[in-house]
Amino acid sequence: MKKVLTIAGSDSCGGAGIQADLKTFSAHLVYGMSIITSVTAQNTQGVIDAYDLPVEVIEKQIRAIFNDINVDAVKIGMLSNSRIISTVADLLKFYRAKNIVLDPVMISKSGFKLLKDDAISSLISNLIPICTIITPNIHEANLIAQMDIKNIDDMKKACRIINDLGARYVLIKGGHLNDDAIDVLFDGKGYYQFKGNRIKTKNTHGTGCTLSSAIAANLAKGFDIVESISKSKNYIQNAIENSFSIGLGVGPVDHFYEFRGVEVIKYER
Ligand SMILES: Nc1ncnc2c1ncn2[C@@H]1O[C@H](COP(=O)(O)OP(=O)(O)O)[C@@H](O)[C@H]1O
Ligand SMILES: Cc1ncc(COP(=O)(O)O)c(N)n1
Repeated sequence: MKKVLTIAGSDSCGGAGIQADLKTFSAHLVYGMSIITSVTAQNTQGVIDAYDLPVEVIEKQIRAIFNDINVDAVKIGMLSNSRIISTVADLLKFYRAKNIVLDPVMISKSGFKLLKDDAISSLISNLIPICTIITPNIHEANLIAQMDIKNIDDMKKACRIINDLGARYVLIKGGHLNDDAIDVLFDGKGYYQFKGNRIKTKNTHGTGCTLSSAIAANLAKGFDIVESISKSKNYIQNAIENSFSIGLGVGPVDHFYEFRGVEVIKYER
């Protein structure tokens, strides 16, 4: 059984963060583990507040896992401040963690800052050089590459800039542009486009968390980067197509669409 670790924030309503990551790992039939960095109080209407765990507690969780278990892939989500970022980066380096998928979470869909403004430079200098792949959305790519991305050509330019900052592979997600949901990968040499049909729904809570966790799960299973993204893009496309409402605001995607519709064994008496 492949073992995949998420280092991220808890989302009380279960659509994003640690909860989305663990659901995604389960749906990919890998064994999921979690390091909680922050506890958010949030629902489908927004994030009410976020409480960061002390770095000592985060460090103890990471040491507990790596001192005992051989981790096949790591997904990094919400790390809210520069002390947490440097602690996580130092420990992942120390334990020579492999297959690191960095989702540089900055602002929730509802507009709450999940990363302090002054921590962006720490994310760039500490985490980007050690990750296997970084998966920013348009807004995050704009801040990291200092651009104003409007189209696919701009996405390509930003990919190259972020690759120069030290990320081996860069996947910029096009979920926040208009038209099709096209994600662009730069592998240091060339570009790949992963095209999804834009689905008209408000229920996209946790799409970025889910995509990055799926990529980590697929890398752990031994697929190469292009195959891992391609499978994960299919997964998120179906998950969004089957998304649903659970409250008044932005609902979650369906992690387990593949498991539904399976005939229950009938019996006769
Ligand atoms: N309405 C949509 N229809 C189809 N795919 C979407 C839609 N919104 C986002 N996606 C896809 O979901 C994934 C997550 O992207 P995005 O929503 O941009 O990330 P984030 O949650 O980090 O803001 C990407 O593969 C993106 O293309
Ligand atoms: C703990 C946590 N991590 C990540 C997100 C981003 O997800 P979204 O962009 O869908 O709000 C979130 N809302 N909460």
